[in-house]
Amino acid sequence: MKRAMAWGSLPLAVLLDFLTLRLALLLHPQLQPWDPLALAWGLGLARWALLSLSAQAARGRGPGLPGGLQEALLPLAALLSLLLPSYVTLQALAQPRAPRSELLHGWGRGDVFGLTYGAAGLVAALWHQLFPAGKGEPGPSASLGRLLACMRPDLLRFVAIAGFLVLSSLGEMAIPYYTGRMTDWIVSEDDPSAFVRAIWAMSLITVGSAVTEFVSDCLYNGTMNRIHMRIQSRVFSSVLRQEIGFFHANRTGDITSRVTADTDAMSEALSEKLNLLMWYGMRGVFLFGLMVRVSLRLAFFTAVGLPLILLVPKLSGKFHQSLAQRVQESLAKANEVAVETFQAMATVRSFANEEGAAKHYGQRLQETYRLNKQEAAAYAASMWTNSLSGLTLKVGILYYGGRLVTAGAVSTGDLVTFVLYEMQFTTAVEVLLSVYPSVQKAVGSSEKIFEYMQRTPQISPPGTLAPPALRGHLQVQDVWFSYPGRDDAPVLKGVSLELRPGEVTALVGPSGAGKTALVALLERFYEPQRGRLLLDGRDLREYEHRYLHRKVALVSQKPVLFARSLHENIAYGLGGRSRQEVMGAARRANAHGFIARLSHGYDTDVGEMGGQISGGQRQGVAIAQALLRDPRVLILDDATSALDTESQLRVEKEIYEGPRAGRSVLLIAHRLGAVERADRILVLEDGAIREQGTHRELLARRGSYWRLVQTQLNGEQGGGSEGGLGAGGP
Ligand SMILES: Nc1ncnc2c1ncn2[C@@H]1O[C@H](COP(=O)(O)OP(=O)(O)OP(=O)(O)O)[C@@H](O)[C@H]1O
Repeated sequence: MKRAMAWGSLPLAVLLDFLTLRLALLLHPQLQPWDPLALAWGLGLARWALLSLSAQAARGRGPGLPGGLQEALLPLAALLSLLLPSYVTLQALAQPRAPRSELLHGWGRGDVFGLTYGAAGLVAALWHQLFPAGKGEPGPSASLGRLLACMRPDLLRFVAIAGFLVLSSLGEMAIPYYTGRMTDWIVSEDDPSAFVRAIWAMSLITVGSAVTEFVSDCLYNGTMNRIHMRIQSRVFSSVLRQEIGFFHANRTGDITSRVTADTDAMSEALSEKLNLLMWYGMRGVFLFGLMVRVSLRLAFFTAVGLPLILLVPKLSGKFHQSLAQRVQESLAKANEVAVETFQAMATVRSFANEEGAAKHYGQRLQETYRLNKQEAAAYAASMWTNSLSGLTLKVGILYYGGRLVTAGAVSTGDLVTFVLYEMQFTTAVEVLLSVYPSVQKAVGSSEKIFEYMQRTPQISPPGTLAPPALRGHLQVQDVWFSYPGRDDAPVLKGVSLELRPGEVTALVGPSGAGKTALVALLERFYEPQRGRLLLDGRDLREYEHRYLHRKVALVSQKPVLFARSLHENIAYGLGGRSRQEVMGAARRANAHGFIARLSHGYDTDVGEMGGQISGGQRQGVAIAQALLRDPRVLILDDATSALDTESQLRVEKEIYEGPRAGRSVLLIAHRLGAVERADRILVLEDGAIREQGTHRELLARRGSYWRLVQTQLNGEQGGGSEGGLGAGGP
């Protein structure tokens, strides 16, 4: 039904269009005072509106029309409507004295009307062949828009490039033009100095054209490099804005390749092919303009013939390509037979079927040979039609041009100039047609890049709150959380707790209880599905991003350092910090000792991911990092597990004595000895707080905490590992 409606709207549009033209023709005598040119444009624009609306209606009715044709409807509407005013304008320019109004009469006739639709039909068929509809993937127009938006800051440079391109393209036209002039001179021999003048002019213009082309190329390449850099850094920044879950859901390699390889490939394809597209596009426009100037009739003849001569080789090329593919498939099948035979050689031998196998393979080869012959013939035919169609157009132009020369409508020199222009024009159109799909592909591949660039993080945007004074009072209220994509497995089930300024709150519990998940929420890596996280009574989401992470510092289980100096690592994200400040933080984290012993001290490069220092040293550096921020809330997620006993004690001293300055501390530890002195100990089990109290209270209760302590004591006695329990034991 939809298909019928889509097809039905087209003849209706054609009929309406015809009636509009007839009406305009009828009304023409009444519209005499109007300038025929203005009338032609008025009529053209009205037709355009009418046909575009019908085209939109046909497009909107679903899969009625073949994809390529559907895409071509709007440009076709423009072509049909604006051809008449453009033609009249061009003719008015070429023959200023000719009566313009007559031109309009001709276009109202049924046969001319039929001719325009015939030509448009041909263009539609060509379009359908050259630009078949994409198979379900989104069209590149959206990406093109986004790409152009990225190019906008360089608009002025593009204007300059276009200016140089115009100059250089115009210069290129000099050779055919002066060749024509010289031909005229050779034919008439009336002005000897004209020949020399033509050579001089031609040489100077050609050199000028080469210079402008060079400048334009330099400017273009520089601009494209800037755009590449801009896109790459925007993708990188956009990736950095994403929520942590994004980095878990996507492989690091995939993310990196979008930022680097994909943008590189797109920029390369774009800068190379877009250049050709602009260059040959500009040339094509000028060449056609000059062709029109030399002879309007010959230019019209070329415009009608060109789609034909391009369509034939395209069709024959397609046939050749399909045969080439069949040859490949047939070869693959023959290979399969060979591989199968060699793999089952023992079976072939035991059945004494060597001859049968050879025959089978031979049959396959015969098939390949037959297809090969067909492919060779198709290739020759494709080459033949290629050159023949080009030749046909040239012969046609020469024949028609010859008649125009005989009739005195054009000079011999003009015909030579025209043929030279036409040859360049055909090349330009061929290059444009071959390059356009690559540009489309590059634009299409930018889709993936823009997908990252415009991805909205799945976490609420940070707020703007940044109070000058912060107490560091953190409240977790009835928080429920499950990791993205694991909705059925909540990791935190109604957790409530409070971190008070000046107090150390310890969180203990078995592996997988949800301790790190809670930390991730406090750091805003994720957001809870239910419940609230408040800092000084305000939701964490309200705080400004940098402010929050300076005030709430985390030392994670496995700190990762960057491949730079120890000084830069400790001051990471804080901008320039003096050596004294960095050293002070390192001393408090008990990391100064090992750093001072290194030959380059604080300037030592720690290697990729901090791999050139030990795990314990990394933890020391990470604690120094956090202390340098002088946070109001300090979270240590099993952050001292790899430290030696002396360092652990020093860090514990800092933790328990530091809060006197009013800091809230959340201490997560597996080594329960580290939490004995905490003001409050919370036991988290299976995503819920089971117990809370001081070390003594919890031991006296003989519940989960007591069991954890017992398990650790037994483990130590059995395994003899380090531990700090006992001092406060029952
Ligand atoms: N990125 C993730 N995606 C999905 N599930 C996760 C993810 N990280 C952890 N989990 C799961 O969430 C649960 C809680 O893990 P969490 O790391 O919070 O435990 P934990 O108490 O910190 O353990 P540990 O003491 O060993 O560090 C575990 O069952 C774990 O398998």
